[in-house]
Amino acid sequence: MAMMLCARNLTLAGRLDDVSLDLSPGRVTAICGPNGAGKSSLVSAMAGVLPVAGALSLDGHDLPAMQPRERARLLGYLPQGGEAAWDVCVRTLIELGRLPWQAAPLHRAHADGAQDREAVTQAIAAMDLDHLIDRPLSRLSGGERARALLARVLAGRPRWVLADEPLASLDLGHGLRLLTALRQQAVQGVGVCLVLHDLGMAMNHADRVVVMDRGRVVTDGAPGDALSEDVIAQVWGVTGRWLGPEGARALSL
Ligand SMILES: Nc1ncnc2c1ncn2[C@@H]1O[C@H](COP(=O)(O)OP(=O)(O)OP(=O)(O)O)[C@@H](O)[C@H]1O
Repeated sequence: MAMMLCARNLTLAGRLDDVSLDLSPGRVTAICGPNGAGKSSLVSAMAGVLPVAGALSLDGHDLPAMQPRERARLLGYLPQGGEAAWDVCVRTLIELGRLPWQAAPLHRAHADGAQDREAVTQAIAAMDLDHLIDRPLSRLSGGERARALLARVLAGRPRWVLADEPLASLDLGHGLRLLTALRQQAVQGVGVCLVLHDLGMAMNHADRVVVMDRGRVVTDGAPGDALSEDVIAQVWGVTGRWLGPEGARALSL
């Protein structure tokens, strides 16, 4: 059975107002909406980080009841503007992504075994971090740090990746690279759910777009429908026109 991520009637006063959503794996879903719409609240609730009223399940299992380690194996979460707790080097940070898979996580902080090494190596390559692996996090640029934090999530090889504005501090090339890496994950059956502010990126790279406003889902569907010019006018209060062919659209304001 597909590993569906299901949210039912998620509610948190002032932040989420009865949000229900079924997300399918193997697809890239973008969550869009203006500041304060509830995007981060929704994604952190789905990641199990923000307690809310309502129900959440993964593959039919109640998410809040799951052991944290089991949940960490299944679901990788990249918070908005994420910071690392310690000033370790990039390689160590990424190896920490393997922790949920280790038999005695408190005793073995280093990646061990062929599978761990392969997952770490792939994550380093996917985020273009080979030349930075020995650098302490405190000596990285904001975008480099963001890539390292995402590489840690990828190293855990979760079945779901939830990322809150992963493109926020990335340059154009690394932003595209990140989307390509996440698309590869989706092709391999991973569920990908991203908060995106860049509507062009959502339009061209997502399979499905969920638009939120004031704690509620306003539209949900194929990017062209969910992000129509009418919706953009209504939700963002901006008059824009989509130009260019499908898959390479740009919003002209
Ligand atoms: N810790 C908090 N306590 C109380 N209210 C909060 C808290 N964090 C956010 N909010 C409020 O909840 C609402 C939704 O916030 P949320 O961060 O989910 O929005 P968002 O869509 O992710 O916004 P942005 O695009 O600005 O990141 C906003 O009205 C915000 O002011």
